[in-house]
Amino acid sequence: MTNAIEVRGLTKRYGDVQAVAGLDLDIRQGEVFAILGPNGAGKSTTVEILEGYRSRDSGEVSVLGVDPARPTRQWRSRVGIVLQTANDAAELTVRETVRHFAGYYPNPHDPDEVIERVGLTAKAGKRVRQLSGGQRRRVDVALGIVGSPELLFLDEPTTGFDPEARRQFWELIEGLAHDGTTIVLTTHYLDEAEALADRVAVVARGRIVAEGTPATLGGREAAKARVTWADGSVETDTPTRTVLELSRRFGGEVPGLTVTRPTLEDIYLRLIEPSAN
Ligand SMILES: Nc1ncnc2c1ncn2[C@@H]1O[C@H](COP(=O)(O)OP(=O)(O)OP(=O)(O)O)[C@@H](O)[C@H]1O
Repeated sequence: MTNAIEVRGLTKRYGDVQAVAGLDLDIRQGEVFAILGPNGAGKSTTVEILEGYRSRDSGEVSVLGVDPARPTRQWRSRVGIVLQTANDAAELTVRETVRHFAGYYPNPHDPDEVIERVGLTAKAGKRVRQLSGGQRRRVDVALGIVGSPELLFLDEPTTGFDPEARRQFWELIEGLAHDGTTIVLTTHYLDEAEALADRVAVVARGRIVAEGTPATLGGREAAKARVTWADGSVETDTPTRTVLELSRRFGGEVPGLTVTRPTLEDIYLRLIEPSAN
């Protein structure tokens, strides 16, 4: 399978701060890839370099076969971007804004379909200025997808969304992924990464410290299970055996029984501990 993105040995320094410190990354065509990591880890810097909006100090970068340090107009039209901060043409209506942006692209989607897809049909005639924060964010997403990009970058896309809007947004992303769009998203929501991503990478101190599917990241699938009951708790590789023993001891139902494995968040927090790598 072809890679949509290939990065080797990427570095970027701002004065004393080594924001990106030798980062390698492969993102396959058609996959949803989530980049996780604490504040200041180097995620936005990396993504902005991939988008062609920030220069790098060293390393090899290929995005849809092009070096983003030398972007062409044609390449730009294949890449959709949803930035962290909204670029508001606040006096225009939602429909005018989306139509306006559609005009920049050679093969845009129908603006009204895009507005429908982001759930703003009822607000299409409203000025962007009059929308709530979460609704404006949906306008940003609409502008990111109106050019029918092959590759879509989403930087913390659901910050400020209410739970229902997040679920709707997830469905939108699943639909785009289903249509074959490669999607790269940064997020601080581990449940979002788990719901959407085929693979995730954890960035800490400018490097990737772990990479894998949400189910297997950091050895998650092999991690011990915790069996807890009314008056006890153990960590074990063989939770079924533990439950059978408990059942025998209690003569049937085990009071207060739960069996849990580490969540993606548990694994993530372990991975970003300074002592972990
Ligand atoms: N334009 C800049 N000038 C100087 N330092 C910068 C600049 N942009 C980022 N940095 C620094 O580089 C480091 C990485 O920042 P970056 O924004 O890439 O992190 P991030 O992982 O995206 O964080 P967040 O989760 O908070 O968005 C930080 O220490 C930040 O302060």
